[in-house]
Amino acid sequence: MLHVNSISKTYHSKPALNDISLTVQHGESIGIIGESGSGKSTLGKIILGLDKPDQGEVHFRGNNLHTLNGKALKKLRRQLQIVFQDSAGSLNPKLPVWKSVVEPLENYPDVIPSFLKEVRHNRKKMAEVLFQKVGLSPELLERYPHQLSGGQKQRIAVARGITLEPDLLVCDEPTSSLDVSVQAQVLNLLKKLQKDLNLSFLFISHDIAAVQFMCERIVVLKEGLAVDSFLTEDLFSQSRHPYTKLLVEMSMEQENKIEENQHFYT
Ligand SMILES: Nc1ncnc2c1ncn2[C@@H]1O[C@H](COP(=O)(O)OP(=O)(O)OP(=O)(O)O)[C@@H](O)[C@H]1O
Repeated sequence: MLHVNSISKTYHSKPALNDISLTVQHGESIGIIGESGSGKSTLGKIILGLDKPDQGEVHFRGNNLHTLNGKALKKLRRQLQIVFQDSAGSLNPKLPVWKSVVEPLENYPDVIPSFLKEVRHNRKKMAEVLFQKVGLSPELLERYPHQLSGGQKQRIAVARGITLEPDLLVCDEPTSSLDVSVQAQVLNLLKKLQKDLNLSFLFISHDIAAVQFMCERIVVLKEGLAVDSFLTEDLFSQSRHPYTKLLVEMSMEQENKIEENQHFYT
């Protein structure tokens, strides 16, 4: 479904991505890990069509994302959505949250997601269905962003991410700003939605435990290079790249999260 072919990107003569290739199949979750500045978000932005590679191509559902324009690009962009760390912060503070949740539909008046067909004539009912999908009580529909907790706001961001029934959700550090127990709830939610909606994920994170939980395959970026790529079950294999081993060690030392958090994940 998504083919990234040898993309490179340089900012101010400094390479951010160097010859990166990867493939995401329908319904598959790929994790991107690496330290700060390794190029993870740049890769996400290029895949979303928000930035252009200097070299290489991104093909999504058979179309070159960076040569399309106009209606064709808009149609394709609908299938690519994002949930990022500060998504919640970008909610309009002056709108009750239900309006923000259905806002993406304003740009796509012809799109009726399959799970909203029965309520297609009523925007608020659509928001209610979306709230249900992300485990939010309908009592929260009329609230404003500042009246919600961090976890609730991130659920709103996830709801906005699925409103247009995309094929691929790019999650860029979707739980980094949340408490550990709330992080686990949001990860469980994302996993459930992936199954229910047959979503693909490009899951970008510092948090190896989260990536391990969410993804079937992992790509490791280091200074813009993909130094390792493997099935998640092989994360602890001796054949891992030394840098991957270092990231795993650092992650375990810092928070000992991989073991400690297992009980949160259902
Ligand atoms: N718009 C931009 N202009 C200039 N340099 C940029 C831009 N976007 C990214 N960079 C640079 O590209 C490199 C990769 O950044 P990127 O944000 O992709 O890394 P990251 O792995 O996502 O980091 P983090 O985990 O801190 O978000 C960094 O050196 C960054 O400073």
